[in-house]
Amino acid sequence: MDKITNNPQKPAIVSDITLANSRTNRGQGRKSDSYLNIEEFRIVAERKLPRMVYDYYASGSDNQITLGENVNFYSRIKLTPRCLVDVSNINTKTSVFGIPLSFPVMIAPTAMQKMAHPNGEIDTCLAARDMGTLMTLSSLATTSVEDLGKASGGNPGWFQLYVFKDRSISEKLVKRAEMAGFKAILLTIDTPFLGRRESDYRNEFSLPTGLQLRNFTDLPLADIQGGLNKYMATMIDSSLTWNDLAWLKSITKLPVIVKGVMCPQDALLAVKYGADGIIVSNHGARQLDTSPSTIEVLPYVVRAVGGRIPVIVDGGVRRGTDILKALAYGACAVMIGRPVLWGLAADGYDGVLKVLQLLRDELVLSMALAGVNSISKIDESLIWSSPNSLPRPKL
Ligand SMILES: Cc1cc2nc3c(=O)[nH]c(=O)nc-3n(C[C@H](O)[C@H](O)[C@H](O)COP(=O)(O)O)c2cc1C
Ligand SMILES: CCCCC(=O)C(=O)O
Repeated sequence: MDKITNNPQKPAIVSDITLANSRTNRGQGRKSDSYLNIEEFRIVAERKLPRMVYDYYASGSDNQITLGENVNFYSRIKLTPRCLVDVSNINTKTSVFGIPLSFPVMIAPTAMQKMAHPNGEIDTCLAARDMGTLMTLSSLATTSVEDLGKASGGNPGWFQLYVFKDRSISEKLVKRAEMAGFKAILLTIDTPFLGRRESDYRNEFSLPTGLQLRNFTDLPLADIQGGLNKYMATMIDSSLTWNDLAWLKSITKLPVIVKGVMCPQDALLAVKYGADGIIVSNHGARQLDTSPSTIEVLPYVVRAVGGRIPVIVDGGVRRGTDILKALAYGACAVMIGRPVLWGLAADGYDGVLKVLQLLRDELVLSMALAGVNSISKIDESLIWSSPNSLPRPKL
């Protein structure tokens, strides 16, 4: 249970302006405790990271219309404050696929985290675990499934799968992930080809010296030659169809969750072809530009799925109120991508921990102000514009 108290420790005041005025303070030495929100982490990450790395992490595809929408659409959804409910104790505990979570925020797979911090995926995984949640390791990580398995004491979280043209590579990866203790496979279905992020072309993105995609150290796949788009076009199987879900399910006992559903039609196909869960995701607005924001799509997917399998959403979650909105629309949890990279870049393990703490604390406060004291009490009536909140509600 989280008690809401006034924070007795006055946080250090470090505004964007102080940061901007300080040429020497690039975030180094700043204690994670002093960050007030995710945006402050982003600002510090932008200062600390080499341009090529920051741009790769931050970018969306093409005109980045969807990138803005993922965040902005949340701000257009209104929440209903409810009063005189006992909110002296707020319980954010929940579970997803039988896995207990201290609050409904998990970490989405993001590739190549050692570009943000030397400890990369290991710090992310340990911070997630210490906050009572979990992270998803990307197939294209700079830490191998085995190393993360060891570092986490055999409980590394979930594993994200890309299906390679050489199917045996993916098959082996799934087996290795099972052996290392991963608890679910997230099949990314929105990337037959990589979206075009112009800054990666401008910066001629390549993996910094000394880093490799550690799941493939014995294969040419370990290095990115000729840019990200060429790499993905050469390696990824763009002929994958819904029928291949049966193949994946036949080679693993782990739940298979499809990541990248963006319409009710695909949600129905996911159910039909046996997916164990759905992630409503537009890949952080890095694939089809001008596709809708994910929070816009979520209620349609939830309605189509009708409770048959869990629905998770990612993209643009930056505030506790965003989490509340996603849950009100029927998601069982949200995932975050970039906020974790900003935390990692700013302060490694401590930074990721603080990012998660900030979101948890914001969620607790917004639940209290919306008059809900447990996750199971969150429903669509919290959304101001929903048909359930008619101007003259029945009591
Ligand atoms: C730098 C970066 C790398 C990513 N790498 C992967 C990946 O390897 N596999 C994958 O399925 N999704 C990947 N994604 C998408 C994320 O899993 C997630 O859908 C997205 O980041 C959520 O949006 P947010 O960053 O606004 O929270 C990546 C996203 C970013 C920003
Ligand atoms: C070659 C890395 C691609 C990882 C990815 O999914 C992304 O950047 O969005």
